[in-house]
Amino acid sequence: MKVTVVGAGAVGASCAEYIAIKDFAAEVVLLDIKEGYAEGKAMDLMQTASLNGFDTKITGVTNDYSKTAGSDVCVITSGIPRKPGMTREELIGINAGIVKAVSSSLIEHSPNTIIIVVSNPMDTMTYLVHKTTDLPKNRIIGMGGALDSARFKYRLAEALGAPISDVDGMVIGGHSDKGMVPLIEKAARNSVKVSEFLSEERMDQVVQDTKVGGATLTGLLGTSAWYAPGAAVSGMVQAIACDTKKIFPCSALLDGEYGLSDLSIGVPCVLGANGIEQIVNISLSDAEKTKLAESAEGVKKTNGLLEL
Ligand SMILES: NC(=O)c1ccc[n+]([C@@H]2O[C@H](COP(=O)([O-])OP(=O)(O)OC[C@H]3O[C@@H](n4cnc5c(N)ncnc54)[C@H](O)[C@@H]3O)[C@@H](O)[C@H]2O)c1
Ligand SMILES: O=C(O)C[C@H](O)C(=O)O
Repeated sequence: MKVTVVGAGAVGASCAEYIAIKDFAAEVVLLDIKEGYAEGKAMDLMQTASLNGFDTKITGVTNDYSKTAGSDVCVITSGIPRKPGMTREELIGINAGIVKAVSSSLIEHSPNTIIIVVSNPMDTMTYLVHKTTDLPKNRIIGMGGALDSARFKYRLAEALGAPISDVDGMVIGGHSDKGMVPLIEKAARNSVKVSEFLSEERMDQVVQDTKVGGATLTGLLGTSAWYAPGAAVSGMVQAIACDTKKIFPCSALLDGEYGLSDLSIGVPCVLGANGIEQIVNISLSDAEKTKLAESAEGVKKTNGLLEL
């Protein structure tokens, strides 16, 4: 398994590190436009190999796509992150051009690859890759829900005073401060609905804290987060590499599923060797359906800003 990660910045390097530590890929190529940057990150990471006990070979290249040839999975993290007070949507002007050019260069050298889009605004960047390349729709996947669900579980565990391993929950919808739909009615502690333990008010707080998870970290860090995003991507790459058929909420191109079409938005997906192998149609309550429809409207509005 060969994986390329474009963008050797905070998220790209974290992603490469987690993939290497999990030791399921033969090779990770880090590519960045900044001269020597990916080479430096790759060398630093390789010097952790004997300490962390992995055999994955990480190499770094400056904008040389020939070195990415034959990649099974390509992750796009290139682009600018937001600063405190900004929304992800405000990044579209710069990131759309970067994501379009990068995806085209990747496919030129790895025509059968699976692309995971991370750059923000992620659902719209994923839609852009669908619209501007010929890759089949199961091979273009946006990462957002895996991260948002991990943040949801963190907040649920905090509210419940429970270990995170005892908690289950999923976030669907757009990867935006307003558009996320944490499925609180379905969230559970060891198969018991969390409503058995938490007041309505506390559950509302968990939902709100989850939705602004990225903004909260951006406020604290001065730029957006990288550890949990990198770990979330590495989990998705592992599911593809090892053909695990695990369910992750992913930004997938919809064609009627959930009553939605012509957009990419977060829904539960089975991930395996062929990328998105199934979009899982879970039953939603009327309130959940309304929130997902509102979220889709927001994503479509941002998609409307693309020059296609
Ligand atoms: N989807 C998510 O859940 C999620 C999570 C975290 C971050 N993000 C997004 O990921 C992106 C990267 O965030 P970051 O914190 O790693 O930023 P960063 O600034 O640390 O890294 C971005 C890297 O991209 C490189 N780059 C820019 N243009 C390039 C090009 N044309 N080709 C190759 N490399 C290029 C830059 O040189 C830089 O090293 C941002 O858009 C951020 O909003 C998304
Ligand atoms: O919050 C951001 O801008 C980055 C990312 O989408 C995140 O959720 O951490």
